[in-house]
Order: sequence, then structure tokens, then C-alpha cells
Amino acid sequence: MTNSFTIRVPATSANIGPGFDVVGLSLSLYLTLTVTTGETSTLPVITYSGEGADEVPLDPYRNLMTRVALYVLRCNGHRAFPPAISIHCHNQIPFGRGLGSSGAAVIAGVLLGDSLGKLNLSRERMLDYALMVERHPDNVTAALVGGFVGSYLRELDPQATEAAQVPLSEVLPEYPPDAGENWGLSPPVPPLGIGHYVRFKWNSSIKAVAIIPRFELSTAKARAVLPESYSRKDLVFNMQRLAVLTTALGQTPPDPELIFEAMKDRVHQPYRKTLIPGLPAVTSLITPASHPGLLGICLSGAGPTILALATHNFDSIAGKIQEIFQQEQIEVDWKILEVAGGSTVDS
Ligand SMILES: Nc1ncnc2c1ncn2[C@@H]1O[C@H](COP(=O)(O)OP(=O)(O)OP(=O)(O)O)[C@@H](O)[C@H]1O
Ligand SMILES: N[C@@H](CCO)C(=O)O
Repeated sequence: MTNSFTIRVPATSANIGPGFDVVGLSLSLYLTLTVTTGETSTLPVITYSGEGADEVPLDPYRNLMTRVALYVLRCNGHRAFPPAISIHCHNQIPFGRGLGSSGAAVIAGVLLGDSLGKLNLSRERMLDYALMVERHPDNVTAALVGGFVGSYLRELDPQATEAAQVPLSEVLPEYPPDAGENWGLSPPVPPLGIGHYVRFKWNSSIKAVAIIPRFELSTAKARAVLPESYSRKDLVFNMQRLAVLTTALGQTPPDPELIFEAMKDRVHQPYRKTLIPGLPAVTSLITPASHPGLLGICLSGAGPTILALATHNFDSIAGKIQEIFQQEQIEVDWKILEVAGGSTVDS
């Protein structure tokens, strides 16, 4: 008898200006998995439609989502995927654009492992698994719980700290295709309570306009340009703004002057401008005075997508950003997105 269930995980935008590696916002683009059990194959059969369908590996030992699911299963006493599963992924989240595609794949993998193994993990425990794979908490936390979310990684005792820092290659090993059930039986089980989070208020009149350049920028590359240390002046600049921003976006009515300044950043955006032509012009030339309805503009996650928060006038804001990118010979697509709820599993 066949059985099926659906996993739905939202896109996310991390940082929102000054909250580098701290805040995330879930957005109304989704990675949706339709999982059918009771087929005839030994290994999961994976198919994709939508974003990334022509580049994503379909081998369950190579695909990020199923590798994460297998990690969760192995940590909980299952040596392999249960047999006879097919997974269809419909993906609306573009790869490598700063909209949390990898975070969504990691959360989908954790939920898949939990469902297939009938593990009944709590949300907090699911987050531990996700944080063993994606080690900055902003995208995965917002994708799991939904909304406008702030998170930190807890200071753990020395043994747990070590356990949470094992190399990624041990968490997600490159499984040899013929490994059968004989691969290492001791995956690094996450320590308890790696991350803590809080959901901030969000004024529902605020929409997120995502202006998505037609080129990919991997998070790894966009992190490699960041410095190891910062001046006190720059850190204080960001902390002052982040403290204001997390409350300002929940207030009614939203205050454009307060929010526009509170979305400025000195920790990551200035260093990433070399990878995203047009970024300095976008963040300086478009203001609430020139475009009423605009609240603030930032890089979405590691970029190259630009996120403009606004209450109205979306077309003219997006059009101006598009014009600036066109001057750099960069074509863009844009979408008006709502702040989404968290991930769901439905049978
Ligand atoms: N649905 C998916 N299934 C399998 N692998 C995926 C999926 N989505 C993303 N990935 C993997 O993650 C990679 C993109 O991750 P990356 O961290 O570079 O960008 P991002 O997550 O889109 O951006 P950001 O972290 O800045 O929001 C893809 O190239 C692909 O290898
Ligand atoms: N906080 C992360 C988000 C990208 O995944 C970064 O900006 O590098």
C-alpha cells in the first residue's frame, strides 16, 4: 500500500542589514517535498521540478537534503534509508542567491529523516541537527520556526563544544555508492540545545520585495571576503541598529526614518560590494524620501539578492533597483513576498 506525506519549507532572508548571522526572516517561496512510501525501489528515487532542477544531484548519497535525512536517521539507530520511497521536490527557491536555498534543503532533510524514522523529534532537537550541518543559525532557524527570528549559538561545555564542531565531512560523509549498510556506525550525534531563538513581532503591512540578480554567488565565496576581526566602532554601529530594528519592524505604523537607518550595516555588506556590482548605489540612492512606502534596503543573506522592505510603491522601488543593476549589465527578476510561517509536514 502506498502512503504519502508533504514537507513544506519556506525561503529565508538572513541578516536584514545589521544582524549578520543573527536574524532571519521566512519568506513566501517554498521547497515542497512530496514523499511516497510503498514504491518498489531499494534507494529513494528523487525527482525535481522548478529552481535548480537541472543542476541538483538526484543520487540520494549526493543530494544535500537526503544526505541530511540519512544523518538524522543514522544518529537514531537506522543504518540506511527505509526502502521503497520516492521523493518529488518542487522548488521555488533559487540556488545561491541569498534566499536560503541550502538552509531550506537542510531543514527539509531533518524533517524527512524525522518522518521516515518516525522519530518524533522536538523542534529544538531538529534545530540541533540542522546546526550540525549549517553552522550559522539565521537561515535554518527562520526556515524551521517561521517569522522574523533572532538566534544565537549557546556556549556549551567543552565536551559538547567539541561535539558541535566536528568537521562537516564527518556529519555528512561522502558515502561511497556501494557502501551498503557498512559505513561508519557512529555518526557525530549533536549535543543538546546548540541554538536558542526568539521570534520578534512583525507588522503585517510590511512586504519584502526581493530583487534577484540572474547570477549565483555561493555563501562560501561571500563569507570568504569577510575580515576575521572588526573595529569597536563598526561593531557598536551594528549593535545600535540591530537593537532598534528588531522592535521597529513590529511597530504600528512602521517608521521609515527609524527603519531605514536601522537597516544599515558595517559588518558584511561593505566587503561584499566587490562581488555584487551595484550594491553601494542600491543602498545609497533609494530612500524613503525618493520612494515613499520604502522602509529599508539590505543585501539578502550572502547576496546577490537585494531585499527592500516596504508597505507600498513596490513596483517603483523594484524598477529603480532593476535600473541600477542594468547599468552594471546585470539582469534581475523580482518578486513581492510575504513573511511566511514555519515548516510543515502534512499527511
Ligand atoms: N532543494 C535543494 N536540494 C538539494 N540541494 C540544494 C537545494 N537547495 C540548495 N541546495 C544546495 O545548496 C547550494 C546553494 O547554497 P548556498 O549556501 O551557496 O546559497 P543559498 O543557501 O541559496 O544562499 P544564502 O545562504 O545566502 O541564503 C546549491 O548550489 C545546492 O548545492
Ligand atoms: N549570515 C549568513 C547568511 C547566508 O547563508 C551570511 O551572510 O553569510
